[in-house]
Amino acid sequence: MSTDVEALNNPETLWNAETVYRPDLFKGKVALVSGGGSGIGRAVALLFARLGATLVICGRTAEKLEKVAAFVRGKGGTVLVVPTNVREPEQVDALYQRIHAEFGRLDYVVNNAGGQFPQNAIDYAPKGWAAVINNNLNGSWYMMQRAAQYWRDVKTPGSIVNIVVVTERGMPGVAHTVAARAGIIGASRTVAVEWAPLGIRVNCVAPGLTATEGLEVYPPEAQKEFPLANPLKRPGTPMEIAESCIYLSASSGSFITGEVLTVDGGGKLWGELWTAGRPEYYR
Ligand SMILES: CCCCC/C=C/C(=O)SCCNC(=O)CCNC(=O)[C@H](O)C(C)(C)COP(=O)(O)OP(=O)(O)OC[C@H]1O[C@@H](n2cnc3c(N)ncnc32)[C@H](O)[C@@H]1OP(=O)(O)O
Ligand SMILES: NC(=O)C1=CN([C@@H]2O[C@H](COP(=O)(O)OP(=O)(O)OC[C@H]3O[C@@H](n4cnc5c(N)ncnc54)[C@H](OP(=O)(O)O)[C@@H]3O)[C@@H](O)[C@H]2O)C=CC1
Repeated sequence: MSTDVEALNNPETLWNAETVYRPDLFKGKVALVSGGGSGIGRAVALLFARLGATLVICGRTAEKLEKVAAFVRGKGGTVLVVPTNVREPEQVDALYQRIHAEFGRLDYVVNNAGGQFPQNAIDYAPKGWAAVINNNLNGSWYMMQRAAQYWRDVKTPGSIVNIVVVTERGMPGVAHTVAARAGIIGASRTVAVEWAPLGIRVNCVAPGLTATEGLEVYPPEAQKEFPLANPLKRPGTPMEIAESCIYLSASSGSFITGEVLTVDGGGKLWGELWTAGRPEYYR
């Protein structure tokens, strides 16, 4: 792929990138972004901070989070780093308690932490299937359920955006993650109704192929064909995904709940994504 992944993920570039949103959009608000230390999560976190939000970022690796936090603090922003494994409900609970202790409020959650490995489904080991389900279905669920409990208890409204994948046509090589994310989409549609009386909106963003360092886990033969993923013949940028998360979180999304916003350059309509390489049969 000829796309300059490093440049598109550079914090300074992201901070200065053009945005349609006004600088003080989130003044006085608190936003939590999981997986905020890299890729899409970092782009979302930086955009929230740029637009005036107090930022909370979590993920498993403290160093990555601290780097993002140092950058935002250097720009005058306020950031809380809480290293958290979203697969561990006790850690998720501690995260929300910490946010309440520090700021006494929370307004937005972007539930972005996740990942998988490419392999033909027929070869998945039970441990591999379980790891991906645990990360992307259970972990995402713990994060969204705990957010809802928080807002119910403090009696304030809130918005959740779950980052998923495009599930409509499946995705060869990552059946485990498609299964997990379809579960989150189904749960989101369901709780969008259950939690509406609490003033909680729940939506999903489904990015298509997006230029982040996370793509390095895909084999070179798969990467070579990435431009065939959609009619625009390019990967999306982390900034494009970040702006869609802001759209759903801010008042622009106030009448939207239970929805999946697909941001994939039309990949749902045309394109192929063989994440573990194209099998001979389909050549
Ligand atoms: C191409 C476009 C696709 C569009 C859709 C999505 C794109 C993206 O999401 S981009 C990138 C996002 N980031 C990542 O995916 C991060 C990288 N992935 C991971 O960190 C892992 O996949 C993880 C989620 C499985 C990590 O969980 P963890 O519990 O740490 O897993 P372990 O490394 O301990 O492995 C557990 C178990 O899983 C099996 N396994 C892991 N890696 C592979 C592999 N490369 N191939 C086959 N099987 C794998 C294996 O069974 C492991 O057990 P052991 O063999 O005992 O280690
Ligand atoms: N890039 C793409 O083409 C697409 C990406 N996505 C999804 O978007 C999200 C972000 O991916 P992307 O930015 O590309 O890749 P990254 O690998 O850069 O981002 C994944 C982030 O999630 C964090 N994370 C993973 N597992 C856990 C966990 N158990 N607990 C807490 N944090 C965790 C990682 O941090 P750490 O390892 O330190 O915990 C990392 O910061 C993922 O859910 C991904 O599957 C969806 C469609 C397409």
